Amino acid sequence: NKRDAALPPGPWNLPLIGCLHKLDPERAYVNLTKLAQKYGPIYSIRLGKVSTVVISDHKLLKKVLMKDEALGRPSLYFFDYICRGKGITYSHINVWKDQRKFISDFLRSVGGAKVSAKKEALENEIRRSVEEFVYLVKSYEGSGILLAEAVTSYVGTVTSTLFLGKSCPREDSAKAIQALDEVVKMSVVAGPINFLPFLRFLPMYANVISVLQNIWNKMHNFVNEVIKYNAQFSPDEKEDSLPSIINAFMQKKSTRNSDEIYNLEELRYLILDMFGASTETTVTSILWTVLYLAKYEDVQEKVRQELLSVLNGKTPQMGDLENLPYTEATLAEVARIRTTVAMGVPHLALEDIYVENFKIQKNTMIMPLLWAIHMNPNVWNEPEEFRPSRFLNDERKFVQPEELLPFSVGKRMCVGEHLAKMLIFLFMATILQTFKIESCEPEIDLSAVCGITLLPKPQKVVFKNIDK
Ligand code: HEM
Repeated sequence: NKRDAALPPGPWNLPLIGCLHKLDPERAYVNLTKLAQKYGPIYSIRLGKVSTVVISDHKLLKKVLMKDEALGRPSLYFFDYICRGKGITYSHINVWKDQRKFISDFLRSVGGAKVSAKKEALENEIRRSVEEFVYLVKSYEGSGILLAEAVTSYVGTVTSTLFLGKSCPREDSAKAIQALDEVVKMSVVAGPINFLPFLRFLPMYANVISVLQNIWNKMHNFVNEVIKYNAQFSPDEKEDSLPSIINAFMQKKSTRNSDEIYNLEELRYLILDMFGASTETTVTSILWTVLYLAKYEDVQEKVRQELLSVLNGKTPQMGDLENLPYTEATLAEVARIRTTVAMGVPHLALEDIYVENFKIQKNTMIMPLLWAIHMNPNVWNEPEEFRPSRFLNDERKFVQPEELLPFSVGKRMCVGEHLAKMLIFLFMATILQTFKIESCEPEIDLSAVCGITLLPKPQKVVFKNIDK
């Protein structure tokens, strides 16, 4: 009943800053979860000038994010500055519709979606990159390796092949990944500007913005060169080669005349977006998986035994996952206990939204607090405990509960879910059949720092060959 609907409850807001003083930037996801315990699964809070509704119940979140009125992205200074409403991740709704369709079709064509024609091409590409990782790890002969660098190189090789093209030299794509990493780090420093844009005039923030501008211009110039170079070639039709995103876009462009969506500037933003959205998130998820298995040796051993007995020396394929329930449960448990995108990606109410007895007013930012959903003690028994068996039923089969939402939910949920799962599973399944993962330090550190993703502290691990 629209007339009886009330605004969600919430804490008092101070003038100007609202409730920003209640949030520690590195632990905002925990602070917001505490507030949910006090104000309930849907509450209102003002962050600087941004009116926000925080949702921490999976059913409510589904109801809201399934609605077309919740498909917007809020205007936040930093993201507006980087994305300009173009591309896919942070684009305006009119651009988003076309780009989402284009990217979904593209991922299907390369074998990066659940239902894809050409599965082998991408699996082969990923396998080649895992083999490079194995080769690198072997060269360390059992001494400690800085995990983040090595995993970034593995994921980056695949994402740059997909989104920059096969011909992009390795050193160039490595530089691009490094630059993106800088942008992600800066986005954390620049965080408060999102809510109090006038801060950009303070020297500390002005400096961040100018460094950012410099890096971002270089990234755009680089992608421009990549597009020019790739556009010379016609689509490669060989069975085992990956279709190129640039060719696919050009083809689409040629079917439409004078288009504000299929132009080269849009393509540039789209490529940077895909490259950015896919690399950091997947790397972070793999880092957590490796660290949790290094810490919980018994779980690691159980996963290894399952892999060895089911695969029997065969190279893992995505289709094997359904016969590996304990492995799948372990990957799901890591995705729950260390929610990579802890505060989700914010949505915007494009119209008034009515859900249960609440009204979310037009132009309110909607924050999907995925961390709180994954840590809800009413849903998960002892949520702080790392326990893969919670995803197994009485027949020891994997069950995917509806409360597990690491990729969010609704029409704007992660478009790369399947690709991410491929990158994580094919990597872990190969590594665990060859190596035992051990900590270099006396104790693995599982504490998290929150930026755009929930990051582990940098640390070294050892990969010991199990045959020796
Ligand atoms: C484990 C790794 C990943 C995690 C945890 C993750 C998580 C997420 C989440 C939570 C969102 C926000 C959805 C929303 O707005 O409600 C998102 C959006 C997105 N992700 Fe991922 N993601 C991952 C990997 C990837 C990969 C590999 C790709 C590339 C193929 C990708 C591409 C995107 C894009 C383009 C969006 C924006 C979708 C849109 O606005 O329509 N992600 N992701």
